Amino acid sequence: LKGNLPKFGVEVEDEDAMSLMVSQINTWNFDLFKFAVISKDHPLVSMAYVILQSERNLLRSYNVDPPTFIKYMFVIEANYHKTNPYHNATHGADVMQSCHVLLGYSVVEQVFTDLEVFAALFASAIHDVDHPGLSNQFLSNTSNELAILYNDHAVLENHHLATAFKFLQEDELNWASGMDDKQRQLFRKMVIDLVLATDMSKHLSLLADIKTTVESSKVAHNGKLVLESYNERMLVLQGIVHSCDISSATKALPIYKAWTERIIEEFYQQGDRERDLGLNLSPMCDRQNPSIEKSQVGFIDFIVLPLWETLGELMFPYCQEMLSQLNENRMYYFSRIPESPRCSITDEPEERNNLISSSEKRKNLR
Ligand SMILES: COc1ccc(C2=NN(C3CCN(c4nc(N)nc5ccccc45)CC3)C(=O)[C@@H]3CC=CC[C@H]23)cc1OC
Ligand SMILES: [Mg+2]
Ligand SMILES: [Zn+2]
Repeated sequence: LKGNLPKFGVEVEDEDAMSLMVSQINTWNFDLFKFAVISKDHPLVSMAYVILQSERNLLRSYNVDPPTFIKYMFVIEANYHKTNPYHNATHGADVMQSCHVLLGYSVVEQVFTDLEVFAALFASAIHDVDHPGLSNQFLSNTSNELAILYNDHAVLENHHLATAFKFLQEDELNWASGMDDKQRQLFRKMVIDLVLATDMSKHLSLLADIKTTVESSKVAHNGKLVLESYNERMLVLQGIVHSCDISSATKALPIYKAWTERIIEEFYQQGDRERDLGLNLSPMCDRQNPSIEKSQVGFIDFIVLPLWETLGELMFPYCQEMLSQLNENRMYYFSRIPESPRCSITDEPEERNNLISSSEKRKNLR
């Protein structure tokens, strides 16, 4: 099945522009939005082929037939919802490319086996496939069939995994047939552990476990991380994939702002449905009471910064550029948090009185 594959896995208009972008594939501020355009809206297929085949030669290492792998990735990409503002194939490609950069740092290079690296990159690529643009909470609150199927536990993450592995069962898509059984079993186990760790409800326990590992982890004299058990290695890989999944705020400001606009629009679309259904609106989902700047500062302070600080300790001296960009981006949104209260007078009488009382207060202070 050795059809001559296009150089980047997909046919592109402008090979030179594509080659120039691919030469930046190991940089943290890679512009995925531009890449999506140049790859003719196949960012995930081309990203997966360039990283796994051209950059890391992992397909050959595991006897993966490239044309079969490409056909599989086209199906995965087609099962990311193009209509999702945020959880679409460009996000999948973004997490995969970010993971590729972190796994390229010498402090972790040669620490993980090829199979572990392959599992982390593949998990990144498929980790949100068939995402409906709605949260686990919403699916449970509305008794969605997925929430019934997965008993309200990691509903989306279980669905992404089942979707990706179900396609692997189809003969003409089964690129893993060249792996031996032991490798295939271990690969599957690792991908499951990695995607389940992208469930935000696991964030605090994952962060606590990584902190424990950072304290105990010895860095050998050659500056490489020393990780003893499978669990320790998986923990660090889970931390890397999860960090890449919430890495937007560590990217160059224009890229970060673009991702923020997308996630907020996706949250607002969920909020519109919650409003129509008479449900309480989830945090950050009310387009009639926007709180974009505050939400970003809160997300950075409570979630993104603690995780990236810990990763920065583990991978020191790497990840420092991410931390400084994160602080710069925090200041951008912090400095734009609007004065409260907002001009829109609320329709709640008591709140209205509060507003008036607070403005009375302000007057008395003058
Ligand atoms: C670019 O900007 C974002 C990108 C992704 C997400 C994502 N957000 N989340 C959750 C995160 C925690 N949230 C908070 N809830 C509550 N009650 N309070 C909070 C207070 C302060 C901060 C967050 C929360 C709920 C949503 C996901 O679950 C997505 C799916 C998987 C990974 C991250 C995604 C958010 C972004 O900006 C806010
Ligand atoms: Mg997800
Ligand atoms: Zn994701």
